[in-house]
Amino acid sequence: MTAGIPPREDPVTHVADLPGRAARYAPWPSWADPAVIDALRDCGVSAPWAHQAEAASHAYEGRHVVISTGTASGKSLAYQLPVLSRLAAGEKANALYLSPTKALGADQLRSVSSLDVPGVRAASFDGDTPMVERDWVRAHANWVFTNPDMLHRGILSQHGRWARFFRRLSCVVVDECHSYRGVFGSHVALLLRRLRRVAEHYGASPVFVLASATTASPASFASRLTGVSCEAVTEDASPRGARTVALWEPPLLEELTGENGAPVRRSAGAETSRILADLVLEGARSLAFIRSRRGAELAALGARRILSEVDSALSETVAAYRSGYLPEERRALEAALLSGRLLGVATTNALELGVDIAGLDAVVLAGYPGTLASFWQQAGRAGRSGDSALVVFVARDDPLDTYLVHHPAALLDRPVETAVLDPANPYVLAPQLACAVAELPLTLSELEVFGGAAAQEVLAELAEQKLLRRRSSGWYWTSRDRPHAEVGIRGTGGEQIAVVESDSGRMLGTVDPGSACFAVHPGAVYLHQGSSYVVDELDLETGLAMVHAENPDWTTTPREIVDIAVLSTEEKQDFGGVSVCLGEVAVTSQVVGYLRRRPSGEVLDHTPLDLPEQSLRTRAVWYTISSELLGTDGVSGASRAAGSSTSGASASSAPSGDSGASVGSAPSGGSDASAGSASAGGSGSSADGEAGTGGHRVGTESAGPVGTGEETRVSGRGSAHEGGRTPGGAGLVPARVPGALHAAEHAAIGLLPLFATCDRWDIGGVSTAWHEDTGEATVFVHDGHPGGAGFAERGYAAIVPWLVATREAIVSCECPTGCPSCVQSPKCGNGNDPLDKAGAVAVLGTVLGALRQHGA
Ligand SMILES: Nc1ncnc2c1ncn2[C@@H]1O[C@H](COP(=O)(O)OP(=O)(O)OP(=O)(O)O)[C@@H](O)[C@H]1O
Repeated sequence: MTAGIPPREDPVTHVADLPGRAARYAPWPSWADPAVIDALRDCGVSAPWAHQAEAASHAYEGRHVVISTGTASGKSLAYQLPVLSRLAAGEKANALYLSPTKALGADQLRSVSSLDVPGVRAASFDGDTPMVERDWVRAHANWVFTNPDMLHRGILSQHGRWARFFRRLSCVVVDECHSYRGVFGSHVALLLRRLRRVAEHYGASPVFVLASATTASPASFASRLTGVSCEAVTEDASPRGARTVALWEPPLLEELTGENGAPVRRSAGAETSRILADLVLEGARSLAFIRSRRGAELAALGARRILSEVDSALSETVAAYRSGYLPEERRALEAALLSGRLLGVATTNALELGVDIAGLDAVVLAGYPGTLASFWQQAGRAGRSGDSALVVFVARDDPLDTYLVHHPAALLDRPVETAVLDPANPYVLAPQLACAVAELPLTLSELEVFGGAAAQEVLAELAEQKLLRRRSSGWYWTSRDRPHAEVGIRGTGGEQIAVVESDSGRMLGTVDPGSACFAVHPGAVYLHQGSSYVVDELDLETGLAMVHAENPDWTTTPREIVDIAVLSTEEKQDFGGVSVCLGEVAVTSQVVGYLRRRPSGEVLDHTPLDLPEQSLRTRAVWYTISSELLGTDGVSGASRAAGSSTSGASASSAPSGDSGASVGSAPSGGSDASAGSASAGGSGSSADGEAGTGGHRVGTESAGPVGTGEETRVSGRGSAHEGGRTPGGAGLVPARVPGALHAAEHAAIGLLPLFATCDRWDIGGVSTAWHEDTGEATVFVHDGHPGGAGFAERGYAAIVPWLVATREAIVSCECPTGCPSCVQSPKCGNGNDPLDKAGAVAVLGTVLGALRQHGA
């Protein structure tokens, strides 16, 4: 694959061989119903693998369990066997299956139905279920397949109509539970508590069976998600072929420069097309994962173009795949790949969940998928017993990807992260408690289930708003209206902004109000299901963004001005001139214009916009550095003067979507769907807010091996600024401080997803050479969702490994003065200016020095 690439451009940074493994079987459990065993045998399952039998027995015997094993390790059997066995035996034991996407639910329903076990009446109940069928499902189904959105709006909200089903509810299956993270995860955690409460009301006490990709501490995550204590089954006994993993960094292009003259690498998408074409030429059945829908289409197109030059018939063996495809289309595609009629498929993460494709010859990942769980889930599609398979990870122009290809241990040897969620977030708790009280009066004794004191506080506020009433026996809903319809469980946004196509009047999707100004501002390119639209008008009053179909060869990046104020400091640690804090902040942002860029990064123009200010109350982690440590103490025009005259900060800001990430809550269908959020930039501060896509997670415990802390020298010509140094500390002259902090902040935002199971879209940042609330140079990284989703906490807990990785990511990049692989942000509202790469390394070195010296 590297044939034809000049040695000086060798893109392969690391190669690792992962050994294969033989299957370990267990006998069928004695309780398993013979009809179910026969049906499974007919499908090629001669005996369960050991982990399947173990998990299934936990569930059958009434112990809540999470099975957390690799891709295609047969997790479905762990819940199918106990549920089907009870139903086949004629027990009145209803089951509820929940999946994060409708498509996955449909796949699982088909798989259960195809077993054709007598006594099983399985049916789906989601947004697509026709009204006439809904009554039948409520009256007769004994296994209902649904998703959290429908459970919230269509089942719990009218549980009286489901009394028959709830009375017999004996098992709740939560599939792909690792995807319940951040704000969505926090909602689902409370939703599951509501489900338990309603089931108890009807006298049922169902067992929870959770299936998860491999994650660290699955038992504690599952327990946090469900609110009940769960056993974990993690020893994977399924067979696996040997794999070779290659890490690949596209070379810098000599002929092209990006923003502010920065060097640009060949794009991960173009590189992936080439690799995919090479694999197809070798006859290897291959899957390439691309992060955006458009990227997937383009990668397939690119590979086809390359192949058509060799043999036009070969180009027909490559296709694209993304969400929005019908189940039949998915099945046809799976069959074509398995038969070899298709050799290469470029896909979004829509093929990550719920597809029965395994044993491929090669998998290419264009860019880090956001979490290790997803990385291994995608990589796990490769590996045939007998033959060795190939996994190629192609780095995108991004600090996290750069870090990973230069620190293979962080990718290959690290325990998979735990998903982060925070069911105590008041912005999530309030609407969820309102729904809970509307479903059934809430008694004092039930308070603990919803977070105890935190819940009590929220209930008092709801009572003040006259939404509910407190009586001696508990809390009662007072309104005749149900709150459910108003509560979107994929964000914290309140009334969503509808994105509507002007010509047809068709609603394409919705966007969180907090992110509307930068996701669907006038002129913005909006992507939906692989099609591209341009926004004509955004009306925040009526909640409408009007768009028309257009496929321009540029993307848009909003510019924002952002201010951040500290509302409360909850944690603070001092490390001699450096403080690290965690607390609540108010972020005020205003989109003031947008840039149009070509895919190469070239900026076409800047258009000003007049949009209202948005405010976001959320949680942040921040560190401050004294002027003494920065080296600006006593230097004339010290840091206080280095920023702008308004809030004494540096200049730059802002979030926006990169070309691929569609912002806005997506229908519950697509697994490459996204959910919106708010974010920030900075009035006179450097700020980078980024809005939510449906992303991913970590934990300090799993962060150990990352960032060795060994000193690495700034490579390339990082000493370009040497003239601007003063002796002592970071040794920066005041003029360099804003750019140094801004660059350090960009890279820190890029690296937090390694520790906090978030996407960089879920967080924002602000840096300033002097902040009025801290009185010092400060770098803030904040959650992008109201009330926070636990990401700032993770950053605070992992401050040392996080900043070590941040520094190493910058140092690992060979560019001279900063590029998208290290300190430039694609979403910077201030055009990535000022940025001081060498200054950032000096600042981070100084901060880490202080942290270590004072025992962090
Ligand atoms: N004990 C077994 N012996 C042989 N094949 C099995 C066994 N258990 C499951 N399979 C097969 O393995 C494949 C993957 O199973 P399944 O989809 O349940 O895995 P999974 O772990 O849920 O996958 P994913 O990682 O995609 O969520 C299916 O084709 C299934 O029939």
